[in-house]
Amino acid sequence: MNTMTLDATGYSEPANPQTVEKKTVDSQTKVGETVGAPFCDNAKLKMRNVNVFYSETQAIHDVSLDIGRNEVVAMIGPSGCGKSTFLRCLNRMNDTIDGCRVEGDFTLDGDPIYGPKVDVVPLRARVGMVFQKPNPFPKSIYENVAYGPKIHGIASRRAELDEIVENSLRRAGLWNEVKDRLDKPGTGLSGGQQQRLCIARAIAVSPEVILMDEPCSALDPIATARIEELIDELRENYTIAIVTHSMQQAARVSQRTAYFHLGHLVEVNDTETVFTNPQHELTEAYITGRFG
Ligand SMILES: Nc1ncnc2c1ncn2[C@@H]1O[C@H](COP(=O)(O)OP(=O)(O)OP(=O)(O)O)[C@@H](O)[C@H]1O
Repeated sequence: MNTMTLDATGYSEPANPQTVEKKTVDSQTKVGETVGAPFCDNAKLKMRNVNVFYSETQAIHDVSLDIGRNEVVAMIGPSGCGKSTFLRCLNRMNDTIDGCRVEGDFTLDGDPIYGPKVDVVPLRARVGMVFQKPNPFPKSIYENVAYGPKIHGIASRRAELDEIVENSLRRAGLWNEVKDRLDKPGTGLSGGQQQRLCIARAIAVSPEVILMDEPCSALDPIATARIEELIDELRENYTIAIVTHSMQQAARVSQRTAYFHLGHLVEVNDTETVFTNPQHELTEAYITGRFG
């Protein structure tokens, strides 16, 4: 691999800068220049030419990416590179941020995600989200899971709700631990249990896609392992995009990995390639711990 120059990263100059080809982020990641395989045949989500601004500051630069059906895509990169910003575009969570402007084409099974006719409430039922810090409602375990189906009109009768609550908790791997305390507060569970409760809450409205923004960063290694197993199981039924700071986690849970740098999507490839044979110098520098 060529040695590189990484301005604005703090990464050191090559030993002999005169003799090596210098590649900057901008020269490598213009439109269509993401290295690897950003598109796939069985795309569930298609994002094209995405730019995101916070007021005048551009946080995402012309990113195009597909996320396939029954696939886990991990988004990795140094702090501030835009992973969460990009993830939040996918169910319009950035709409709630003053001064945030999103440009580009986003479709979910061909349906536009942005546009005057799109109602974000059903969109967010189709594209659920699990946050970094488990955030159960201050309600019972049962109500945490039943709330979404009720407000989305998925179920109203108690028997239907009971079934959805049980199924969602089972799929989130939490049923056996909570089945005898469904009326107790969700906030009384351990951190790992709370995160599984939040996953059950997301599943309860039958989403097609689950977005996860560092879902394990507040959890201990055992709870993290349980969530990672769960992500693998959920892949059978859902499309998953996960932002993670842990390269080990990305390697364990994802089929494809997207490496972001300074708001650019530098490389997307199958996860094994990214971690064993990265095709871009910036990816290599990051995964070998030379910055990040
Ligand atoms: N609400 C906001 N208002 C203004 N700028 C923001 C806002 N949120 C993020 N940014 C900026 O956008 C850029 C991308 O931030 P983002 O949080 O998406 O990065 P990230 O890769 O997820 O970072 P981290 O790994 O630290 O969570 C950063 O420069 C950040 O400071």
